[in-house]
Amino acid sequence: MSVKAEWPAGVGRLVLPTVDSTNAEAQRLAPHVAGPVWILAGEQTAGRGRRARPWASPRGNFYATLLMQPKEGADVVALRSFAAALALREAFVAVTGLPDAFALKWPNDVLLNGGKVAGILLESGGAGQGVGYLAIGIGVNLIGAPEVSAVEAGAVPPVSLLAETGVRVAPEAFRDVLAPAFARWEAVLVTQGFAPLRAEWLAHAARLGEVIRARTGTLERQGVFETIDVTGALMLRQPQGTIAIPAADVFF
Ligand SMILES: O=C(O)CCCC[C@@H]1SC[C@@H]2NC(=O)N[C@@H]21
Repeated sequence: MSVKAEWPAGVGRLVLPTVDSTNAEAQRLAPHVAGPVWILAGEQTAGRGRRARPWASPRGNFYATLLMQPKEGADVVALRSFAAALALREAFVAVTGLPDAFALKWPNDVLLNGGKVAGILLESGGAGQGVGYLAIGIGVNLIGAPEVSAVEAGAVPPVSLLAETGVRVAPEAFRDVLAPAFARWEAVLVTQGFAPLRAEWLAHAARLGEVIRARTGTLERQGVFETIDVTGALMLRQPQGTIAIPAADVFF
């Protein structure tokens, strides 16, 4: 793997051999840093996924959080999950040279040959009005993936980059491709808004135009995945009409 890209100006780097969770570390660090910083860990002892699921974090895979201090309100801040997904896809394509192998699953997973290779967990907090800090946590199955039996029934199977493509990338090398890619999408979001990200995300969306199931709590709705709207919500066409779903787990 020899993909060179400039590290983004003004962005810090922190590497920890082991940590409970890079998102938890970002939360602890937030009051003490003024600018963005990538926190990378060799392993996590309490990695967390969306909806409070554990995220198995043995050495060799990628566990990182970008801690940042966004200026906008919560709605715009949340759109960074799309910037992160697009950056992840670009990083994967850069290290593998396989543009057609990767797809984006709403709201923020990256699929490789139809299996989940990466997940994103956004967390925010801070005192006062607005969003004090944003932690964009990213987990990538670089060399290994959990057993299918370890994930929710019906979820897409986890896969690793190594097993699917034969490409072996070290976590720091992957970070050095991902961080510049994220910085580019961050700049587009800040200067041009969500529209270019939305268009690019839709160009790589998994199961667009197909029947999917969206589960929110105990409510499961089936319909055609029409698009995402200008807020990033999933637009699901049902016999009664199209509904906007701001948050859900999607099953194929
Ligand atoms: O459920 C998901 O798909 C999101 C998984 C996010 C995992 C990453 S690993 C780095 C960061 N630290 C955590 O504890 N979680 C995120």
